Amino acid sequence: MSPVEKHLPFPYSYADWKQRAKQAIDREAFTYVASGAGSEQTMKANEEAFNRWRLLPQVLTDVTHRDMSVSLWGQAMATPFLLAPIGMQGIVHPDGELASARAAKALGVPFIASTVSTFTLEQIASELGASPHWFQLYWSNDMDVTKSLVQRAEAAGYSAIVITVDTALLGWRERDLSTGYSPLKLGMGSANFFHDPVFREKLTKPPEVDRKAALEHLLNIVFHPGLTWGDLASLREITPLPILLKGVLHPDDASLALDCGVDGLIVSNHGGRQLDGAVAALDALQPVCDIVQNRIPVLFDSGVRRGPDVIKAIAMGADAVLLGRPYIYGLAAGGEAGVRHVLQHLISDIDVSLALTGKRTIRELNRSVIVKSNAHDTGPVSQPDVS
Ligand SMILES: Cc1cc2nc3c(=O)[nH]c(=O)nc-3n(C[C@H](O)[C@H](O)[C@H](O)COP(=O)(O)O)c2cc1C
Ligand SMILES: O=C(O)C(=O)c1ccccc1
Repeated sequence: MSPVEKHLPFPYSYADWKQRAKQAIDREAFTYVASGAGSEQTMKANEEAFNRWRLLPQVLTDVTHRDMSVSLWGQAMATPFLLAPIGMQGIVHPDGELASARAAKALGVPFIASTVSTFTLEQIASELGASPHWFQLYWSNDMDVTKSLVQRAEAAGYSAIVITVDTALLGWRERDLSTGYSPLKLGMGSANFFHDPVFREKLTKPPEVDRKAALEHLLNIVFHPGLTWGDLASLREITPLPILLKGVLHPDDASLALDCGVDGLIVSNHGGRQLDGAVAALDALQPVCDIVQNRIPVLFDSGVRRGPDVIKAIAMGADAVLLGRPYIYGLAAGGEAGVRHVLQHLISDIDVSLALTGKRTIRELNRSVIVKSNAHDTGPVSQPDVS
């Protein structure tokens, strides 16, 4: 970043934040965040899908007093969006998740900590204090480690467990394969494991003595391609916390999830980073909501960039959404202050968009405020490609 850019005010548009992030950090780290799987069709489709739907506002409804709060299982949330679990944030800023968590707390935005965070879940929780926070679990193929992570999360005050189910294996990310950059292999996501007493017991030497062997063990256990619906019951026995599944797209999976008694779903394709060619997440949302019929909360992520995107996803049936890459670009460009600006802008944009849709509360949003646009009317998503 040039000295001049350093003193520029923070930007507003997603494209400008992305550009600022690109200038601020190493090329490999930026590429890791920005890239998707394969041809990146699905990643692009996520944003394009929002452009195929338009809001149909109503006027003269008195929107003087507005409220964007939502409530999930009786847990109140100040905003209709949470910060998505994003691992290894230390690759874009030295303060990583601690900076994001401080910004989230300052604005009352719930934070979802990743299993593969740069700082431990306890360190992140202590930044958050009483501000709402959930823990995202990569269900390890070592059940003792999985159990230990969940128990630690509960002890640290996390109020829900998000099991990510779209990562049986890591996606085929061609741009990362080309640069050869793998922050997981470098140990950027090892804090929760290296700190874990159960994980440590299974090593012949502690990570401080033999880091290479500890990392190798981590890579062997972090994913669990053998996981099935039948395994979910065993987690239910471990924790009384609400359990959400993140990465559900198929309506049949929504039915299976209901049968298994999960407490919430997150419709997501992992920001197009897992299965290239998968449907745009937004196109999967309504079919899932139609199956769920409000029996459990349905959340949504992948492609949320602006206030109207939040309004559209909620109008389609989501109870709340998760914000992903936008806040990471804020973190890369400006640390805690960068994230705070991104969140503040999104909050203001949601507020304005809600009012201009003719609604006062998130609860009033429904399918009557969205229409599918004509195909010829869509055009490209207006974002310069800075990747
Ligand atoms: C750099 C990066 C790291 C991620 N790490 C995780 C993770 O550790 N756990 C997880 O469940 N999802 C992870 N995700 C996926 C996000 O939670 C979310 O689904 C995705 O960012 C949504 O897409 P969007 O950012 O394009 O809106 C990651 C995404 C990115 C960009
Ligand atoms: O980068 C990701 O998308 C991600 O979710 C992840 C999770 C674990 C290890 C490496 C990457």
